[in-house]
Amino acid sequence: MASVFGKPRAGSGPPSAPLEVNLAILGRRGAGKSALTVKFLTKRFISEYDPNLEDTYSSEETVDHQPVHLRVMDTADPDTPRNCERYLNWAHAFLVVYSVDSRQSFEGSSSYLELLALHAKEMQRGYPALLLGNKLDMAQYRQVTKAEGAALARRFGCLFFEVSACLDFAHVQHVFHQAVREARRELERSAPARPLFISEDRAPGHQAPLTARHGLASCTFNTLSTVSLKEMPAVAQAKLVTVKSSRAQSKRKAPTLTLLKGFKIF
Ligand SMILES: Nc1nc2c(ncn2[C@@H]2O[C@H](COP(=O)(O)OP(=O)(O)OP(=O)(O)O)[C@@H](O)[C@H]2O)c(=O)[nH]1
Repeated sequence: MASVFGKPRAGSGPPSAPLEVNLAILGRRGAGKSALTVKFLTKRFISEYDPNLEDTYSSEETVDHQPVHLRVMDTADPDTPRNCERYLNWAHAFLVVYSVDSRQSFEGSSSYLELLALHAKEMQRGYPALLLGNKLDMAQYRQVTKAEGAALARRFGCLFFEVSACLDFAHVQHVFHQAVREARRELERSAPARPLFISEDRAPGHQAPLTARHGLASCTFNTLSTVSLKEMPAVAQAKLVTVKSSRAQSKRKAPTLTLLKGFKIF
């Protein structure tokens, strides 16, 4: 299903380079954003985490036989969307996550979808978004029916999946790859057409905006100027690393393999 969020900004490189896709994971605290991110990147489920850290990870993926350089921002808003520009101005697509056993997180996901729709309207373009009902393994404690999730997704014209970070990896991978496909579709759709010739009598001041000429989306300079380089998320490599100080190590003397946001893997 196509997204109503419309055109994303451009982000693809030259034809031979891998497609570059930025994906932001949004949702209320505890919905499982980090668990899904880690599951996708490592095939593992983790249960310990630092809820206050926000990181962006990169991963080389192959989607439909095409190489993709995927960056995933695992956001950590407090209770409601805050300083949203950091992901609104960065991502090509969004995964909005709620937990099927939490009505509150479902309501939170609705706020995020509204935020994306508002932003799309304001910027006169849009973004693919996928709605994810996580913790499907906890279905016996459901507070949100599948029909409610599907209805919310329909309202905003986005794809909908129920998933679990602690069950099948293939399904989680499918969802992330689907987000890449949605982003790619929008990138292809919004790719600026190359002019066949340039009219000689065009007045010098009548060039297309710089952003459009460089294949970027039609952000206003006002918006662009508010995004300083310092605010751009640093990219961490999605690989196992040993962390020198962590909650895990304070509890355990043995070296602990720690992944990403302070997650530990034994
Ligand atoms: N049973 C079950 N538990 C999950 C699942 N996904 C996450 N959890 C647990 O839910 C809790 C919250 O998961 P996180 O991934 O940290 O949630 P988050 O959305 O990143 O939360 P913040 O970091 O606070 O923003 C953790 O205890 C996870 O182990 C799932 O699919 N099934």
